[in-house]
Amino acid sequence: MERKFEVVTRYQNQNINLPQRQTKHAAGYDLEAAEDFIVPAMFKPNFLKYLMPRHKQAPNSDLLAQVANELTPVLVPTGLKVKLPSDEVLLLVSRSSGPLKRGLILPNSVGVIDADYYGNDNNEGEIFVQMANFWPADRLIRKGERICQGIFTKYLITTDDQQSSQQRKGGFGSSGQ
Ligand SMILES: O=c1ccn([C@H]2C[C@H](O)[C@@H](COP(=O)(O)OP(=O)(O)OP(=O)(O)O)O2)c(=O)[nH]1
Ligand SMILES: [Mg+2]
Repeated sequence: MERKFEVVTRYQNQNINLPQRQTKHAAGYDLEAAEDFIVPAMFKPNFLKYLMPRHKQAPNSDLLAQVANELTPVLVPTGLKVKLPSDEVLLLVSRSSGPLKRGLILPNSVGVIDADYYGNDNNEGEIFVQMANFWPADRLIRKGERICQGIFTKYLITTDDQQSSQQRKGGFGSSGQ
C-alpha cells in the first residue's frame, strides 16, 4: 500500500512542492504554506486592556465579538493530500523554530490526518495546518514557508473495536461536536 503526498486538484499547476525531509535521518516531512496567508495576532494591545481583570467597565459586546472573531485560529492551506495505508496516520507537529522564531503555534497541539481523510467527498482530503500567532502583531506567512512537519506512524485499535464501515465526510468536526 502506498504512502505518498499528492497535490489536490485546486492547487494543480501552482508550484506546490511535495514535502521533503531536510536531512538523512530527519523524522519529519516539512509542509509548506500553499499561498501567502495572514495569521492574526492572538493578543492585540488594544484588546488586552478590555480583557484585564482590573478593567472596571463591562466590556463592549461589539468589541468582544471582534476579539472572538480575531482570536479564532486560522487554517493555512497546504494544497496537499496524503495517501496512507489504512493502519497509519500522519501527525502534524510544530517545528521547534515555529514558536521561537515566528511566534507561531499549532493550537490543536498535534494535527491528526486520518487515512480515510484522503479523497473525501467534501474537500478531497486537503490538509490544512491550524495555526495561531502569540506575538502582538499579525504575521504574514509566505507561500513556500515551511510551517509544520508531518510524522508518519501506525495507530492501534482496541481488541473489541466496534467501528466497521462509517465513511468520513470531511474534517474539522465532520463527525459532530
Ligand atoms: O490539523 C489538522 C487536523 C485535522 N485535519 C483534517 C484531517 C483529519 O482526518 C480531519 C479530522 O481531524 P480530527 O479528527 O482531528 O478533527 P475532528 O474535530 O474530530 O473532526 P471530525 O469530526 O471530522 O473527525 O481533519 C487537518 O487537515 N489538519
Ligand atoms: Mg475526529
